Amino acid sequence: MIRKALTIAGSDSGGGAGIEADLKTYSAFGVHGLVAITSVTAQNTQEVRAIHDVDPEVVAKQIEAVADDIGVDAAKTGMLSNAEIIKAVAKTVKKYSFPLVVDPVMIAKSGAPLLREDAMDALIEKIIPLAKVVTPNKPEAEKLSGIRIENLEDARKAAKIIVEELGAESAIVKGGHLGLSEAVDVFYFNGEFKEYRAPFVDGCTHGTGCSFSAAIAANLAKGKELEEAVRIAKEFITMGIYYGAKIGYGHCPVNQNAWIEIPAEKWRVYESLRNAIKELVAIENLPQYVPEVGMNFVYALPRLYARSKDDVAGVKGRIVKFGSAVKPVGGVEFGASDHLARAILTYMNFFPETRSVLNLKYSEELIKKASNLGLRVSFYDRREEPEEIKAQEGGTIPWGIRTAIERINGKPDIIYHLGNWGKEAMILIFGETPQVVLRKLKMLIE
Ligand SMILES: Nc1ncnc2c1ncn2[C@@H]1O[C@H](COP(=O)(O)OP(=O)(O)OP(=O)(O)O)[C@@H](O)[C@H]1O
Ligand SMILES: Cc1ncc(COP(=O)(O)O)c(N)n1
Repeated sequence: MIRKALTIAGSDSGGGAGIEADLKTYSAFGVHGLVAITSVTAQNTQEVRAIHDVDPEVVAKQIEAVADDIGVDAAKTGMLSNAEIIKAVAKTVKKYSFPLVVDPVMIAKSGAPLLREDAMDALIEKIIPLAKVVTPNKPEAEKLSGIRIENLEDARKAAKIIVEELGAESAIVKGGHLGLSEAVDVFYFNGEFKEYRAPFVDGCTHGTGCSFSAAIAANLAKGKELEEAVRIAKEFITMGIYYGAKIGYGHCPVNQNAWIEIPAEKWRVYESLRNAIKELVAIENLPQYVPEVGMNFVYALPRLYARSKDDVAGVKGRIVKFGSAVKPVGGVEFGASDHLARAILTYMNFFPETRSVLNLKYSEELIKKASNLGLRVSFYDRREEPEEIKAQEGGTIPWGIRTAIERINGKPDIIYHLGNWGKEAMILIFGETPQVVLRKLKMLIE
């Protein structure tokens, strides 16, 4: 069985906000998305160039068409544009009993008005009283409540007014515009206040309000209690902002896919690396190439999601010589590698598709063989490391990888360094996937 959630909102041709953001959010939560388009906007990350409102009757018909046949488990409203559309939406949703999340969209992040000035009264009178929850940002909450909001205390007052005076069942005054160090949303429900907090992140915020309210609707559609739906929506939006892709020249859009893509990619990385390690340890003459400090084999998440060592999987405790064989000390884990994680993260800044690397004990013979086989080889010399980088904790490897790539002005299959006092000489083999790294390794040592 699949749950169905409806969005009654405007279309954003840039795919960042509106209907498009809502549908992506519904998909991320495994809910079937239904739409009633209120307005078509010609929009990108910088501006709204045109707005064409849909006939209010056609808006109503869209809602009826899907509600009568498919059924609606929960719905949200976004851009409603004008008073006639607002009245048509209110009249139509009243005929059904699904919970309604109202995102009182008024102005786009780029500054364009998305609700006519003369439609404010209709929004307050007709739509707000139908809401299970209203999700205004600071300026929207100010308009609805009629009070200025400067701090959390004001946000609480506004939320209470929206519920007790305007008739919504609950309200969340969002903290995206409050200028605090945390993004704090104030929730008023059943006569009680609750706060949802997340670190303020430097990311992509076009479509945050749309995606947040859609996430609440999706979770209500799945049968979650309201407070739980809001908690999940908050986690979802924080992730979506943090992992937003920097597209366009204006406000880049939230990445709703992060919610499902990260866990899915983690599983792919984990599976692929585990299989490659099984193959690796079966290579007969491998022990002689294991460095004194041990070997590791790592695989990073796709570039958009690879931000720190915790986004790189490796072998816990490394791979070591064990009698006449080699043995992984622990299992494959994210965050298990430090050195190789830094190496691959730096390499990926140049070549995002190359996500895997393995280290071998240095031998001059292997380097010669690699060149003869047509592999591209580069190196760095720790003695050339600038003093200011030496002073920086963890700076050597990124500097070295950068230096080696710049040296050949291309994409090396292999980067080696000859070591220094207390640092063992090492060969690193890079590839798009662990399987590609294994193939290069086998060419070299078999
Ligand atoms: N930079 C940020 N870091 C973390 N959370 C944020 C950030 N900006 C907004 N949020 C959160 O995102 C959600 C949406 O809030 P926001 O106030 O941005 O909505 P909005 O202004 O209605 O969005 P939109 O402009 O897309 O309509 C809230 O939970 C808010 O706390
Ligand atoms: C169709 C439509 N609906 C809603 C928004 C608000 O989103 P944002 O404030 O992030 O621009 C928008 N820009 N366009």
